[in-house]
Amino acid sequence: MNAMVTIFHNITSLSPFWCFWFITALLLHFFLKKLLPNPKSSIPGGYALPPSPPALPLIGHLHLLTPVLVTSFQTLARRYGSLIELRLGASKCVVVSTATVAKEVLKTHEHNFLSRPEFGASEYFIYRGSRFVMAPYGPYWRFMKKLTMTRLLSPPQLAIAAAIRRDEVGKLVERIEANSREKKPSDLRLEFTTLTNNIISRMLLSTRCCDGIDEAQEVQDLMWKINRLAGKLSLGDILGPLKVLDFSGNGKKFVTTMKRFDGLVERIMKEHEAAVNGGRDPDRKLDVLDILLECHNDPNAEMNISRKDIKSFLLDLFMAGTDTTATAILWAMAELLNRPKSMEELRKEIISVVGEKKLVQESDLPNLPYLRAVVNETLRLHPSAPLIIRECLDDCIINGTLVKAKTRVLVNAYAVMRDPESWSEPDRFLPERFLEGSHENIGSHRMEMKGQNFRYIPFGSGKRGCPGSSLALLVFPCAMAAMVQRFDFKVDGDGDGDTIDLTPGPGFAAEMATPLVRYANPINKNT
Ligand code: HEM
Repeated sequence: MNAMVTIFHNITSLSPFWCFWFITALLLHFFLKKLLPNPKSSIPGGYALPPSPPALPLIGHLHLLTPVLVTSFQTLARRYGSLIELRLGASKCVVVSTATVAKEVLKTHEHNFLSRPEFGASEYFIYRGSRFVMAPYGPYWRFMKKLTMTRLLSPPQLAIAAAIRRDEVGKLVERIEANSREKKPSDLRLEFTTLTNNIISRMLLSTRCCDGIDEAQEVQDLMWKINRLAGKLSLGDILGPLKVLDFSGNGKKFVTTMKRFDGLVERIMKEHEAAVNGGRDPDRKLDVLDILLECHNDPNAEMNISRKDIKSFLLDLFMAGTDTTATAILWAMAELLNRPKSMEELRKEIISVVGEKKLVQESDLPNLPYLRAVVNETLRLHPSAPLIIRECLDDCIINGTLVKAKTRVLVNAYAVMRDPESWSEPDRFLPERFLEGSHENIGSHRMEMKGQNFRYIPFGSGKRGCPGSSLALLVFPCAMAAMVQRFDFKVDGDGDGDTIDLTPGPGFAAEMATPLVRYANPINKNT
């Protein structure tokens, strides 16, 4: 019961009035569902549904969950199986928790799981119908994915933006040095989010956004709000279709914030268009918005993308790319601070390969195996998007059981990547397991990074896999290397450090529950 109270508390802080409506609405939904006929299955009878823990009327399995969804799902999977069906209030889903079943969903039957369901904040998206991340598998999604992979986030486009990333990592170091000079602690979550926001703002919207400090700051503030509100609305998903009633008021706040984002991006789009009409500076490299506007104006383009599509897509990239990468750097620092030996090993490698003065460059990464191993191990233990959300198109047999059309599927990457059947000492941070020659390196780590070995899926897998993984795998190691090379982080100015609480926080993202605020003592001041 305690767990249930905590969940309800975390979902929204409801007044008694809204509590009454919440319960009434849930009851209504429950009875309406009972009255509606079930659609016919295309699979011959005889297959059981996935196993499910005993449920309570109305709330289903909510009472079995704690606010940290990924660990709750993991615990239930250990008891009831690698594919289980859960009902969370009005919302039903199946949860996948092992590599074998993840492979069935993400590879063997991939074509049947290429769409995502309407989920969380979808109801409130002012760009509804244009969303790429949540788009059903179809011509719009295919066109945008191809454009993303071949142009927007392609290797040449990433190479063009290398100077931006180098500059922003340098600025991160400067900000932390400034805090240190002023004897102030650094809030590492804030610093890493500023880093990723600035990088993505500049890559997507170019100097315009960063020329006007106010615009850059505004984008960052809006993204902060949008990401937090989207998280809260995702938890409100247990209300099913009734969430449109917006008990908490978060939906309204979300729409207002999105409209401010829309206004800001519209302004930046007009600046881009004016620059093109006035004759573009031939030395200026195209940013992502320039490429999208080119497509918008191209009468021969394979598909016509609207202004709304462009703004929606930019918002998707901000939402999918900023917090995820910042969170990964934060977890890595927390793990390293708890394991001074790994920190020392990494520092030694960086200094021996790039020296003490120069920061690690992207071109150095192939020569830094331990750094890459720390990155891989962090993403294994703390995937930034731990619940991969898909929808089943047609009735399908998975793990010998019937998964019905329209079922929401959550692949719990957190549980998959901590499964003792696939990993030795799965809960320990052991970067060495990713080094060549380690007993766990079965010669397939390269495949793993491409999402083709289903015990390691931090970026999902297949056609619907993360298109930003190459970008994340440049920003994450370089920023972390800069921190390790330049600073000693302490809980206070003189202390020897402390143990950091690595408990994951509530919600779908399972971010670090406790803030990571530390005093940074510069190791080498010659920048
Ligand atoms: C450490 C950082 C990141 C992690 C762990 C991560 C993880 C993921 C995961 C697990 C998915 C779902 C994949 C699936 O369904 O198979 C995803 C999708 C996506 N990610 Fe990332 N991501 C990261 C960074 C980024 C960045 C930097 C960008 C772009 C700027 C980005 C853009 C996207 C987009 C657009 C999708 C939706 C793709 C689709 O639906 O086709 N991500 N990401």
